[in-house]
Amino acid sequence: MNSTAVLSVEAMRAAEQAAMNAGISEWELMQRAGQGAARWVMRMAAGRPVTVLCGPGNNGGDGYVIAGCLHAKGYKVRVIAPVEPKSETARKARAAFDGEVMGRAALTDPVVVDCLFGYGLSRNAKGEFANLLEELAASDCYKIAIDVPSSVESDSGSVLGPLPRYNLTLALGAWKQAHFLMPAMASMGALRCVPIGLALNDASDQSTTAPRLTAPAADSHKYRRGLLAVVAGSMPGAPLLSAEAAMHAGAGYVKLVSDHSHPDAPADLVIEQDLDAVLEDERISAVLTGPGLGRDDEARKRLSRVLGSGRPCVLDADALHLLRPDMLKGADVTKLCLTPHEGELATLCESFGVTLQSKLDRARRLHDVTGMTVLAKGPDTVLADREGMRFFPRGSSWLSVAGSGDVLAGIVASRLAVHSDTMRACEEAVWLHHEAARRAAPAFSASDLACALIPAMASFL
Ligand SMILES: NC(=O)C1=CN([C@@H]2O[C@H](COP(=O)(O)OP(=O)(O)OC[C@H]3O[C@@H](n4cnc5c(N)ncnc54)[C@H](O)[C@@H]3O)[C@@H](O)[C@H]2O)[C@@H](O)CC1
Ligand SMILES: [K+]
Repeated sequence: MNSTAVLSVEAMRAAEQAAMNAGISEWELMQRAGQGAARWVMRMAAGRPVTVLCGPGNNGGDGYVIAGCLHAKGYKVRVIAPVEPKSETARKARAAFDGEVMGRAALTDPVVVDCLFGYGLSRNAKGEFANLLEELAASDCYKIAIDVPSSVESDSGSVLGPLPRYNLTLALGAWKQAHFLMPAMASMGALRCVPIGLALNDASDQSTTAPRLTAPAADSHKYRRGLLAVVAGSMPGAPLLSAEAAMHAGAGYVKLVSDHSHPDAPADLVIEQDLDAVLEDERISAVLTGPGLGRDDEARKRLSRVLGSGRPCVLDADALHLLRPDMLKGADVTKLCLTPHEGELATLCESFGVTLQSKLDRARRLHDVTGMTVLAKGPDTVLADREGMRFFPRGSSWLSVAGSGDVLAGIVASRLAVHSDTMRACEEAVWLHHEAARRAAPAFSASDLACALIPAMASFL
């Protein structure tokens, strides 16, 4: 079975070294990778001629193994290699391939397999490598990237050269971080992982799989299912949207704490004004604040009261701009969940002294320095928590709509009200958000998205 482990380059090299220490040679690992990838290539090529682009490292070595497998099966296959292989194992793979190898040729075959660089890409692809990648980008052939697309930096997902749009990307041995990060992720097409027998059980960073939700217990009542308070502020629309989403994501009872009149609120949403009275209710199992909270003194006071309540909390939007380290004194940070988008993540990093650049590093460090669960949302949402990083498959690009984040915060809070586990709540929420988008697509509004949560919930029961 495929592992869900997601490895940095350093962790990948360590896993491969551990396999070699256990007696599996690099040559054997390359055979497993190349043969496994070749099975996918043949499935996609279905008899059509194939060109394999081979680079100087072991990714190129994989390419020679793939070409050899295709050759042995009677495929018309040729290798284009702008340089001779440099690593010993790749040289051995090159020597073992007895088909056609060219330094340069036009990309005329209907299927092209890109093995120029894997996780060893260390600088911008230039010269003949860049020319080949540009030509590949312009071609309408079926494109398969081996391990990672050759201009993609494996740890950050940043792009160091011309980036074709691939139909299929075959991760070798384990997922790399770039498989879940933008901008790289958008170019990879379908993603599959080819196992090569690495021991990955200790990996802390994982890709997530669809959650299993459960129906309320047979003897449940509304409080036992979870009572959520959504604490509004100066603007009425956003917290109402969060509350409506929360009503469809599992909590038994959602209260909106707001001074606004909310004429459009559904009849079954309870609206109260007295924040202190609501927070004193022993039955409150989670609180959400931030959407529409505002950023003035009154908003800061409301946030402090929410944090002082000691309840599991989701902080989003304005709350993330107001949050300061001193507000967390005495708080049980393991009950707190932050749901920043890129801009809010930058603000939080400033407030908490995190100076790293990439979204992944920032989210990880923000969790490490604060202890809070950090769900850094966006087209490449990542979750940082006590057990490590969690990654998600690509969601619908139609989620880029106003109010989408308010809906997500409402879902996280609803799930938190159900079971009080911040990390699990975030994982479930991202999947529910994606599934609601899939069901509401294409051009939905945020309130359509909140409604589509009802059938989305059914997908995970
Ligand atoms: N190490 C192992 O045990 C295994 C490795 N495998 C393959 O090996 C790959 C990693 O191999 P390598 O570490 O050799 O790395 P790569 O094959 O990704 O490439 C590294 C080589 O390219 C050069 N290079 C990097 N960036 C360049 C640029 N922009 N322009 C020109 N040259 C550049 C480097 O100097 C080095 O010679 C994986 O992605 C995977 O495909 C698989 O065969 C499975 C087993
Ligand atoms: K590649």
